[in-house]
Amino acid sequence: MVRTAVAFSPGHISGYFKRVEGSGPGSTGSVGAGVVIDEGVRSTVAPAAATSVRVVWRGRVAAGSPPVEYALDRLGVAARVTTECRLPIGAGFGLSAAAVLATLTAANHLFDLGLSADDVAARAHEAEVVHRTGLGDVAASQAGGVVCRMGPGIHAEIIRFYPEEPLYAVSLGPLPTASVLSSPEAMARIAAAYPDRCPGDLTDFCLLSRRFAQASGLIAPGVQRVLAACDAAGVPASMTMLGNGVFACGDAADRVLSGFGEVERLNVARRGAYLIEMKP
Ligand SMILES: Nc1ncnc2c1ncn2[C@@H]1O[C@H](COP(=O)(O)OP(=O)(O)OP(=O)(O)O)[C@@H](O)[C@H]1O
Ligand SMILES: CC(C)(CO)[C@@H](O)C(=O)[O-]
Repeated sequence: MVRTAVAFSPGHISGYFKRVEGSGPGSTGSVGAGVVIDEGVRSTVAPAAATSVRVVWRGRVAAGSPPVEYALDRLGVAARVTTECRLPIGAGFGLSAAAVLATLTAANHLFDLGLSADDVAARAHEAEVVHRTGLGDVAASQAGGVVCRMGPGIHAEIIRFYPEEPLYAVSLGPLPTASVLSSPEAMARIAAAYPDRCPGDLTDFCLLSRRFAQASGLIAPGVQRVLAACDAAGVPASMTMLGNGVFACGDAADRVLSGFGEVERLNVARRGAYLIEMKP
């Protein structure tokens, strides 16, 4: 039997953020607030002569993942990787970061690399920044909670709290993160819209995120329609950054969002990436 390691990383919904440019990938990232969610990516890793990645989403298979391949290359290992997720990719659930974190967590055990959790996160963060697939998702998903990141990168001061209430989300389709992160105009509008404080609770997170989304000019017409329905029902809601989707909190959120697609009920994650098992 081939030796394999399986690990999981939670995803992350970013509510508001501002890019911070550093001298290299380690000090480049974002400040902002988001929610680490109990759904994410499970990665199964086995040694191989050359690296290959299969991305499985609800039974559909796609090949290749540049950030995951890059992170394994930089470690000097080659592996056959299968990532599996239930949430849609590119919809603002931070799944690229979760895929890299889960894969590196598994590879660390599989190849006995002796990396600390910090080393794993630092390498995952570098892969995300280099590929423009995320700025703050790895920093968030290295542990759980509603997070407020006060600096860029994985060593920044991060405030976390752990509400019991769920968050609801609906996805209207993908929005490639790199297309927004590569636009200087979008980055300038985002910086001007940034609310310079941390959320006090989950409702406050939704309200601050909404103010940011509106002022940033990032909201697509489809997302605006869902937000208008949430407003009419008094449901605090905003856009999943960076995806074509909406998250909302409160008891009526599920009912309002169900008019627009399949509603995901997401709990706040209690922890970051972890090894599930080694076989044999
Ligand atoms: N589940 C996954 N497994 C492996 N690679 C992934 C996965 N999700 C995303 N990626 C990689 O990240 C790249 C960019 O994804 P993108 O940033 O659009 O998705 P995302 O991380 O789900 O979305 P977001 O960052 O908006 O939350 C994809 O082309 C793919 O290479
Ligand atoms: C840039 C981003 C919104 C992409 O998901 C996220 O990484 C963040 O909050 O920095």
